[in-house]
Amino acid sequence: MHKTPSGSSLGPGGLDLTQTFFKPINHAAPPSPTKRHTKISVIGTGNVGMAIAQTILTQDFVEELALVDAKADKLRGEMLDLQHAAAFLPRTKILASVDYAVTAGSDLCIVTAGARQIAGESRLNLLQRNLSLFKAIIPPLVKYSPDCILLIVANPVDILTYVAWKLSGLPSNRVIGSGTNLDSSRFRFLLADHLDVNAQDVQAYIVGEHGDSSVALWSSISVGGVPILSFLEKQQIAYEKETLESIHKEVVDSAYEVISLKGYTSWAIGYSAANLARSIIRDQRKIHPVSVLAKGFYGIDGGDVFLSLPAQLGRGGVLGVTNIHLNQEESHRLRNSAKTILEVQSQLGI
Ligand SMILES: NC(=O)C1=CN([C@@H]2O[C@H](COP(=O)(O)OP(=O)(O)OC[C@H]3O[C@@H](n4cnc5c(N)ncnc54)[C@H](O)[C@@H]3O)[C@@H](O)[C@H]2O)C=CC1
Ligand SMILES: CC(=O)C(=O)O
Repeated sequence: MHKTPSGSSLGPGGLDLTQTFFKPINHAAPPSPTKRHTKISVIGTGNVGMAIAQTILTQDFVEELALVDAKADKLRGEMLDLQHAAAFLPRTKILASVDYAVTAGSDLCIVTAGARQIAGESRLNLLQRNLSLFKAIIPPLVKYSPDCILLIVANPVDILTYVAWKLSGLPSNRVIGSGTNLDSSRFRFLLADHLDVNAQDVQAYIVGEHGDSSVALWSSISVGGVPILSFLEKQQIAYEKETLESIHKEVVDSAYEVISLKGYTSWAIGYSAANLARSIIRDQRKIHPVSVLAKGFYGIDGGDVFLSLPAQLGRGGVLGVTNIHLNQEESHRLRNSAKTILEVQSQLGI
């Protein structure tokens, strides 16, 4: 079967099957103008981009998904493979092209294109390689979708979110890095495992750099509404600081371990970024630890730095940053994390 230029379907003998199998309602009212058509573009269809794309498709919150990559054949193969799952998924139009025109009118552009770490390599090491890619990626994205929100995933995510902000000229509330949304999920998983509870009942944040200088906010962890550390202290139950440190170290080492075992990380970041996309597109006003312009919050000064803080996300992008009480040590570590990022950032010259 092939399609006529008008889009109606033809059988092998040239019969117009549209009229046979489907009888349109005459004088049907047009769709409600209040129902918005939503579009997400994913740039980079490697391990991470495809994990994000496929998770978004299963969650039914977008009408159109556009994919862009520099490798035309791989890109078309990925598009077809996803399109072939149409019978099992909510209806979503899937497009792909090496030309950024395919992204036109996106509400959200998720940027995953870029080099990834090899075993043992730090995220910060990727900066120079991914900086030059961003110079080619961000301007056309904003040209075709001037009202979009940018969600940066490529590493080092905090500095590349700053780079994307600078290159895009967008207001800072519309440029977000996936940041420690993933680290916080790893943290919640490990705590839940330790306490034998459901990770969704654990409220716990990792903030700061998505990387080696991240900060665990122990003083504000709660499980099922119970603030854990103050509960232990009130009950005079002893806990070792080293145990806490070792759980945070396990979070920091998580990506290194997965990369050394399978070469890359993909599923968890797929769920993490799709979760952020859903909060934004559906205007959920949920709080996520994501990379935002942090200057002026929690005593962070000294320059324009993006790092993760618990931020409320909605259709307008970042709606605000919550004011969690940090103890002295947590505040100190957060400001040090900002310094680490700023030191690397200062070598960029943009
Ligand atoms: N923020 C986070 O939590 C996480 C970030 N990452 C980062 O995501 C990035 C991607 O990782 P993977 O998907 O595993 O890498 P990958 O190598 O599988 O995919 C990268 C893709 O980018 C494409 N690409 C390269 N240059 C391009 C350009 N100029 N325009 C369009 N596409 C281009 C490549 O063709 C490739 O398909 C890395 O920087 C990695 O470190 C990975 C996991 C978690
Ligand atoms: C690679 C990476 O940034 C992660 O999995 O956390």
